[in-house]
Amino acid sequence: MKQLHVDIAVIGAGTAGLAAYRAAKAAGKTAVVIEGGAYGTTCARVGCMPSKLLIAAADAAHELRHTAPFGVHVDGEIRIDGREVMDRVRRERDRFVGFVVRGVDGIPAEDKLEGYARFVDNTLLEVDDTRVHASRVVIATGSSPAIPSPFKALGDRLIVNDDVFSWEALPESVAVFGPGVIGLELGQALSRLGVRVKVFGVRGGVGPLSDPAIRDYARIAFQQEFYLAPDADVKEMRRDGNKAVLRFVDLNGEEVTESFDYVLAATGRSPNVQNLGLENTSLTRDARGVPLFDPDTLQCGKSPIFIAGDANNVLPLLHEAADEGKAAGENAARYPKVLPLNRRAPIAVVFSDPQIMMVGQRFADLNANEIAVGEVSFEDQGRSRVMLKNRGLLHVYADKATGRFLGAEMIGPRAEHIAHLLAWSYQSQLSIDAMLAMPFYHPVVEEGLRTALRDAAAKLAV
Ligand SMILES: Cc1cc2nc3c(=O)[nH]c(=O)nc-3n(C[C@H](O)[C@H](O)[C@H](O)COP(=O)(O)OP(=O)(O)OC[C@H]3O[C@@H](n4cnc5c(N)ncnc54)[C@H](O)[C@@H]3O)c2cc1C
Ligand SMILES: NC(=O)c1ccc[n+]([C@@H]2O[C@H](COP(=O)([O-])OP(=O)(O)OC[C@H]3O[C@@H](n4cnc5c(N)ncnc54)[C@H](O)[C@@H]3O)[C@@H](O)[C@H]2O)c1
Repeated sequence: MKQLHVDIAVIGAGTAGLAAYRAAKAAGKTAVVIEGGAYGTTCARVGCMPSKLLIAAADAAHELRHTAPFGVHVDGEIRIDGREVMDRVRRERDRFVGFVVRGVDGIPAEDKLEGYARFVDNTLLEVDDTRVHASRVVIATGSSPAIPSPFKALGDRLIVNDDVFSWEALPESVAVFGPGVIGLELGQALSRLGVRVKVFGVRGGVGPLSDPAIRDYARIAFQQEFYLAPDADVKEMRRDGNKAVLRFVDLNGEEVTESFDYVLAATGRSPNVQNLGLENTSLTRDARGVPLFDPDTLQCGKSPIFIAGDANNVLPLLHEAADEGKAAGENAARYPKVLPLNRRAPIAVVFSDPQIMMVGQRFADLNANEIAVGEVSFEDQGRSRVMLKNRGLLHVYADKATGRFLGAEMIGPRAEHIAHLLAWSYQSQLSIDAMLAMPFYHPVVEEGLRTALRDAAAKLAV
């Protein structure tokens, strides 16, 4: 066996792993980054970027179909060429992947190892015929779709997000399981591109929303556009020839049988920790097999092992993976002394239409007796109405004791931008009054945010 000796071994060359490797090198340590799959990161290859490309095509089609209320008519057929749609998605996706791969090409060959790593003990890894002796290790192995076992009977009719982005053309029909972030984004996009889509969930969830009023609004808004059963009763799922056949109770309470080209499992993701040989380490693991770790330092117990990005299953988002990877690399470099990372304000955006956003503390995690909830409906909001984007509801949560802004949940227009204003306010620990002292131009969607803040201020005053 070949033997390799380094200060720091990073497992996974995704967003978190590459950030960890770079931080380790910047701290003057020797390091190797080990990658078992394709270079290019989940975000660029099968995540953030191709999903937004598909959504952009879908939104273009949707806008074209909805010009008539402005007196602008598209006469004649609106034609969606599935091959061209998927060609652009894959071409642009490959461009983004190319940037990442070029970055990896710039890493010296002796710092890269291809193959799947397994722990032999805390500081010894095996990668095919190489033994890596590292005094510290960063686990940055990402996550994979979690597929409920009954789905597996569908064989190649069962797909996950990765498969969608390798399509050369659009299918006729897809049943999406899981109205979470991925299911809503991809389900709505496919529906807008003319694919027959039905979305099935469990326990009533819609996206990541925890505020019942916002969630109900979202459910109704999406149901006006495509079939969405957040608490579906699916009796049977089987494969018949080249179709997936579902027997389910529909939204009218009738049992129906319907065939689809594919079933897309968007039922959540699991951290990639199963085949890492973690049983050979001293680490204690939770029920999902994730090592217990300190979310501030990313250190697993007192060991020289750190865990960052989707692999630790805390905040599976791109910017968090980048931040955590850097912090894990820095802490691995300075081990045994470790420092807490500066976490940014929590922010999440779903690129559905209307968009969904959540900032700060979730409604479900707040004590209803201790908060004032400011509300605005976007139905009569000036700019939103001008643009015919006037669907949406925003709740802002304020601390009754201090007047501080604590969090927000929203479905509505320009939510990705309002999310940033609110996340920056949260991180700056602003009060509702301080936020109201900021400028608001006219006429803009942000005036809707001001209405919600004023509502919160009035409720704080009583
Ligand atoms: C469809 C979809 C859309 C998304 N959209 C967004 C979005 O809009 N905004 C957002 O913020 N986030 C989004 N995300 C989430 C975001 O993509 C992830 O949070 C982020 O990519 C995680 O980065 P990571 O470095 O932890 O994992 P990854 O980039 O997955 O890297 C992990 C790497 O480890 C490798 N690996 C695994 N096991 C081993 C092993 N044993 N040995 C060696 N290598 C190994 C893998 O091959 C992989 O390359 C989306 C995700 C999906 C699936
Ligand atoms: N815009 C973004 O930032 C973005 C986009 C996509 C993904 N992501 C990240 O990826 C993560 C994973 O996304 P996801 O959508 O896979 O997970 P998720 O946890 O958001 O949603 C999973 C959904 O599947 C449902 N579900 C579970 N089992 C089911 C079953 N048997 N039948 C039907 N429904 C079932 C759950 O109730 C939930 O609604 C997200 O949490 C997010 O962090 C982010």
